[in-house]
Amino acid sequence: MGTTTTAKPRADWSLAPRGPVSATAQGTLALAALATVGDVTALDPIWGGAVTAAGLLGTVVVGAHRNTTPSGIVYRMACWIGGGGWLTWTLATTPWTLNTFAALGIGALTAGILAPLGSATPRTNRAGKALVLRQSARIGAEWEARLLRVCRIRATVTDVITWPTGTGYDVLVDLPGGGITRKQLESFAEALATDARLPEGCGVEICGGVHRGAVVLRVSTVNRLAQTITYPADYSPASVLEPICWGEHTNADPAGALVREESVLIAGKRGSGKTTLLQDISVALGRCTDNLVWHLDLNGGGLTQPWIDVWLDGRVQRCPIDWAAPNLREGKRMITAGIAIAKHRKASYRRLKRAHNTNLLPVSPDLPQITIIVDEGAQAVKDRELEALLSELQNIGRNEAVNLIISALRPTSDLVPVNMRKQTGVRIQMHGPDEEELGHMFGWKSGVSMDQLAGKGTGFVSLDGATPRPFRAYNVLPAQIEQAALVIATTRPNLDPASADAAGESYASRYQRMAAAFADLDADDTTEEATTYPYALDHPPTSPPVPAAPARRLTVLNGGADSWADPFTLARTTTPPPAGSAADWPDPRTRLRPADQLAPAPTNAGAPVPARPAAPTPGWPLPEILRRALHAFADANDDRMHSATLADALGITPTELAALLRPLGVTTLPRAFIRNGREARGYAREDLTAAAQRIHRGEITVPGEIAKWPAA
Ligand SMILES: Nc1ncnc2c1ncn2[C@@H]1O[C@H](COP(=O)(O)OP(=O)(O)OP(=O)(O)O)[C@@H](O)[C@H]1O
Repeated sequence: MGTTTTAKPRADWSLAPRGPVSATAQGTLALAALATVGDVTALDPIWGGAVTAAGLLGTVVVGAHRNTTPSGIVYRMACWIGGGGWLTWTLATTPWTLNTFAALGIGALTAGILAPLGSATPRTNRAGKALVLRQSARIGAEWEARLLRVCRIRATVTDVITWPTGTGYDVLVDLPGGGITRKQLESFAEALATDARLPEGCGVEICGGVHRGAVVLRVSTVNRLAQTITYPADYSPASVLEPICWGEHTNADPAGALVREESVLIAGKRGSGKTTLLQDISVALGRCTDNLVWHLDLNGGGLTQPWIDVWLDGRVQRCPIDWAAPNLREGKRMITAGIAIAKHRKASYRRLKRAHNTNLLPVSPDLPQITIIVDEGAQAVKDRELEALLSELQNIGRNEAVNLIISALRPTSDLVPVNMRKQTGVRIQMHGPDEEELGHMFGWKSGVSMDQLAGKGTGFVSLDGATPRPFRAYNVLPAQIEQAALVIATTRPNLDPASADAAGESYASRYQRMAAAFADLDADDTTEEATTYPYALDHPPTSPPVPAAPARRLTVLNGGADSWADPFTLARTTTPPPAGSAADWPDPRTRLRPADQLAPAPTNAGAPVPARPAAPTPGWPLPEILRRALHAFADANDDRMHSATLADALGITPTELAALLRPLGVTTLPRAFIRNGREARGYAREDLTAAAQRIHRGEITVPGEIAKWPAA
């Protein structure tokens, strides 16, 4: 049987006063005892004066140290003067008269009644809830007055917290009762910032507090948004089940959102930083080992190019971006596949959801989320069919983890369908000159203003209808994307086989089309067409496993135009260059003598070229495509040629030309140039010459398909 012990309340014998009554009684008794002892020992009255003076001095010093209120200090000084005066009087005369003790009693009674004035604690706010330090109290009082002046709201500031960055502070406010809501305060944010004379670019954010009646005013005093922040070079694995981060808020909080279920809409005028933000998001999502990034960029694939180059150049085995669509036809394929996957997952993973006791598809590296990032969504929704597909995907893809992130020039219904905006939980408006864009995006009483932002790369983000918060997106440059791409190519997951099956042939053959399309985006925008690349699927074109019998065939895929000619057939019809021309490089089937291999190669195809060797020698033959291309340069008597012009000269398309030259390390120049009044991208003769030299030196192994081109 157990015993229970009950703790008895212990008597408190200490002499510490427990309240104003006991403190007054104790003080009065002590004074009477002192007067009695002084009278018996005939103490000099001067000691009474000395004790009074010491008490007064101590009151002032300790009061200042403890931040005692002025009324507290005056009360204590009055007690010392009254008590000390009485003691001095009794020492000079005698305490043993009725009047003397009556005076002591009246003094004690007065002191007891006025005791609350003597509180040693600093002044509390009106609600008496929070302790505010002197500096904070001043700021708090200012904001209480400001809220009354600007918003006609008699609110109580309960605390002021300075940000660790020193760039602002939070004002914690309790709203008064009587129907005042946080929303009402939001519309005054701009007016409050103006009244507070905040520096340019700084503002007041109205955020929720610990309960519905509590509000946090985030006041920035330094324009941190004006400082460029580069993407932190951290590409370590992450999860889509946690918020992704794309920048910083004014108080240096990470700016980001959870995108497992919510789709994202980003609007901003040209050059406001949308693509940079999408790149931030691509890095952040690419790092997630339970997420696959797909790009849909109808603006020429600029979003994807810095990611895909490392794969096209053969520096990684897997493409960091699982699927990229640079044209309408491919975009439709992609979104159709996304819908098929979402529908399939809905039906097929019921048991998995039951096993995890969740309604939401449990994503993992084996069953990754697919996030489709759409740059220039307005272009996508211009096409009715693609618009319908995107809307359907947005409607059905949430649970099944096929999500959309869309950018557009404006958040208006002409560019983003109303339903699409309404279904979007994470809304971002980038900086721009037009205040009304904020109204279109966040509603007309959001209380935010473009003045709070600091130009390109800054914007407002609203999560699930919350008050928009300003942020600065990380700046990410191509070199850093390349670094990220190299890592992400190795860490990103593969699509689960069931989803890949559901997506069908479009998904299976995407790499072929991507390689062809991105190898030369300047190709005569055959955006509606699709060709298969003559290499194995999962390998970049520069490091293909060379098949024994290369597939020299361009397959017309479903829906593609059937007018695509086989480049090899086309090439056969090309007239060979006239013998002895300036560009008459060694025939690929002839062999060089060792001495010839060491001979300096021509630096310019227009310059005299080495004589054709007299006899076949072991060495590295120059591929026909390179030989003919150099010949075309010589014919044109130019150092640079547009892709289309060069391809025309060779009787093939620019895409085919790019596919043939890229494995030899020859790509188009990064910048467009003007020829015959037209600006386009193209090739430099010196790049072809350098490739020829590298082949001669044995530094490049010419893939079988390229070496045999254009043979049947
Ligand atoms: N976060 C940022 N930090 C610093 N500079 C930025 C940032 N974002 C964008 N910029 C600057 O703004 C320029 C335009 O950015 P970006 O191409 O991302 O804009 P955009 O809205 O996509 O433009 P467009 O619609 O014309 O493609 C960039 O070249 C860069 O100089």
